[in-house]
Amino acid sequence: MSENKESLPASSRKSAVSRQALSSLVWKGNHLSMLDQRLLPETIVMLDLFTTEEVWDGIHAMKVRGAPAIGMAAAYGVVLGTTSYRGTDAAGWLEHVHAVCGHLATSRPTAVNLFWALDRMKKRAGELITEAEGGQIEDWNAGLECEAMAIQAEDEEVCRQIGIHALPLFEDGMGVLTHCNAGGLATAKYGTALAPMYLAQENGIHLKVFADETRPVLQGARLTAFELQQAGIDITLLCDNMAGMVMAKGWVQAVIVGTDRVAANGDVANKIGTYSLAVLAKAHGIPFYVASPLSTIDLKTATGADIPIEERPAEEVTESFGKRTAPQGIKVYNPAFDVTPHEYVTAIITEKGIVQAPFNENLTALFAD
Ligand SMILES: CSC[C@@H](O)[C@@H](O)C(=O)COP(=O)(O)O
Repeated sequence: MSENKESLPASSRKSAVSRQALSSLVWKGNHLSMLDQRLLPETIVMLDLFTTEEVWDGIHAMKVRGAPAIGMAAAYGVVLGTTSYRGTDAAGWLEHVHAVCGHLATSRPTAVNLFWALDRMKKRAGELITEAEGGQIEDWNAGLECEAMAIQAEDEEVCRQIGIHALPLFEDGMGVLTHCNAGGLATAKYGTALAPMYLAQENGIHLKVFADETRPVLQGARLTAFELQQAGIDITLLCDNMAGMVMAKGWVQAVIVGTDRVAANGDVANKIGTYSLAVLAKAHGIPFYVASPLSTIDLKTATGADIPIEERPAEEVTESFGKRTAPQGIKVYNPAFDVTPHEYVTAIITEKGIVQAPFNENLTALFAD
């Protein structure tokens, strides 16, 4: 792995990246260039990853994060893994692809896009060897490379469609609150929850966006505040515990968040703190929207109770501000996600349109076409 570092002093950094959307993942033909999101907004580092193991670590350590971006990274991780296959027969190659996918699937548990992308790569691998019987390993590898690139290209269009469908929900001057980062950094472009904000800007609609800082990893402060500020969108940063007061003041007319997995009944797993926001939104009569591509909807998972919730190291809570902020030896509970029951969800905004209750029926219908 090598680093391509653009570490700039705070004063000059802005001009270097000004209004330029950063890409989290850039495929370079023989390696994956991955933006190290842990270092934002202070430092811009692109990591050059040449192996599946490096991609696994990139996902696990949250160098890349956000459900769609995790899926895209994993797909490229499969492509990098194919180059290490030394055999010549199709069955061995397919077995190798499945093993690589199996390994990448252990990198993080909650975002279903990871498993969705790996399933898609396995399916394509199977198709490639049947389509091109007697073909060469290089052709099948190239076929998987095309599939990974297609996943990334499609994600950009999917996010744009989410933004287009969401746009009628937002009016000029509205206050919109979001949590974590479901923006361009978490996807190929536009984001899911942030897509309406970019589309609103394109259409001359002015939204006042509030971003929760999102303890403990601070995706809201480090990433959402950064990318919306760079885009010239009106953005105000809040500590997570300020959301209730801001709602009570009447400054928020809609909450919109992304998601890591939507269960068949409409329960939504997203960054820890989302559930509290949904309850607050209901108490203040504010609509609570979830922006979700179809790749994040998991009909095989019946309810939110069945979604695996990742627990992360205690140090994220006790040392996340660069110094220790809690006593040594303290017990810590650090779930990375929570589940918002579907009763709190006003609507789920997908690339195919807006879905409302009854979610079981209406989400299933989305996949029927
Ligand atoms: C479009 S991204 C939606 C979600 O993935 C996002 O809100 C989120 O919870 C990300 O969690 P993270 O732990 O940063 O990967």
